[in-house]
Amino acid sequence: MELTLDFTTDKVYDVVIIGAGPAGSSAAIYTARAGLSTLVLYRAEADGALGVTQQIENYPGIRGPISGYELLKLMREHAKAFGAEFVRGKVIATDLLGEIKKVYTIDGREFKGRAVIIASGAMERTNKYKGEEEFLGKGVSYCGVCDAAFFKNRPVAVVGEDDYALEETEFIARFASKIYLVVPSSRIKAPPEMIQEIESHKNIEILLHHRVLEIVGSSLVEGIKVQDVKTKETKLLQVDGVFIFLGGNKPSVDFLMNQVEMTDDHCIVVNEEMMTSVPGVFAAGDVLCTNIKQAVIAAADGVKAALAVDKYLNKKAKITSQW
Ligand SMILES: Cc1cc2nc3c(=O)[nH]c(=O)nc-3n(C[C@H](O)[C@H](O)[C@H](O)COP(=O)(O)OP(=O)(O)OC[C@H]3O[C@@H](n4cnc5c(N)ncnc54)[C@H](O)[C@@H]3O)c2cc1C
Repeated sequence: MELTLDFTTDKVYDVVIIGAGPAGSSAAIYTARAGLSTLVLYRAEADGALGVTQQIENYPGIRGPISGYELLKLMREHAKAFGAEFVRGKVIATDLLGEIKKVYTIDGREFKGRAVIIASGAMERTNKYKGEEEFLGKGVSYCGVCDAAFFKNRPVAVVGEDDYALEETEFIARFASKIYLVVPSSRIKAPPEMIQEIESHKNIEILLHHRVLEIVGSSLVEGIKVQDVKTKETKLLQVDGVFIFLGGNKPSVDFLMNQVEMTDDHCIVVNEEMMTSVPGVFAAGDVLCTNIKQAVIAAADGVKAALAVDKYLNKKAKITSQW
């Protein structure tokens, strides 16, 4: 389990796809197979709605049961076989209005594309913890790669419960003297081998089924109050930093910085060809808040967006099927 952060490039891709769930991976199969240079950016390996799904048995052609992550790996391998490149990186900002679209990741890298497909799903958090905003940048962080080094030989808490949180925890463990991994649910939603790896670290203490009550401090973070959901016992963990890696059910669109039209609920608005209000920028999957959230529907959306990108870049009169 290693963060891949060394991939930088000046290349202008035909299409940059944000998200490697069923929508983004299926789009990549079609764009790459159409001969378009394709880069897929994604936040973590077993991430997104399908990535955290334990079992799926209704994806056409895959009788299952199979874990969502295993199904995702098949889709990604399929796209890679046609030449799509997959690169880890959490997208935090974009510049979409020009002819060349720019996409920025949290670790400071810039990627360029002539078209962009937004397929980042709908798993953003809606609620914040007490103290979270007050101490943001004063001990509260959402990025291990950016901030872990500030906590060298110091105790921190990580709040999270999936693959993404574990990968970040692994990275932070290179620096922190002690990590309390606070898991709000009763289990960690990640592949067993990843959980075992985290459990093998002597300086990581896992607190399963604990909810965060408050982040406390004076000018900087000094601790985090947590409660055991079963026993109701509360305790104050004395830490200098709190890293939060949790999901919710809001579309992941902060990086769009209001450049494309959205509904009041932050759902991206697209036309019948999956194009947003910005030419060359398309969207697919749960980020559209379709009323039926299913992997096969997200995948089909991704395919429609990919074919529309082909039409847009190759200035075709109409969308053509791929045979
Ligand atoms: C618990 C659960 C069970 C489910 N069970 C089923 C089922 O049995 N059958 C079924 O068909 N569907 C099921 N679904 C629904 C299905 O998983 C979703 O509809 C589908 O995964 C949506 O696909 P997507 O590609 O739009 O988004 P997601 O699968 O959510 O993928 C989003 C992608 O975007 C990336 N991303 C997000 N933000 C960023 C960012 N800032 N920078 C870079 N990358 C980013 C993520 O890393 C991920 O790769 C289930 C969903 C859940 C939550």
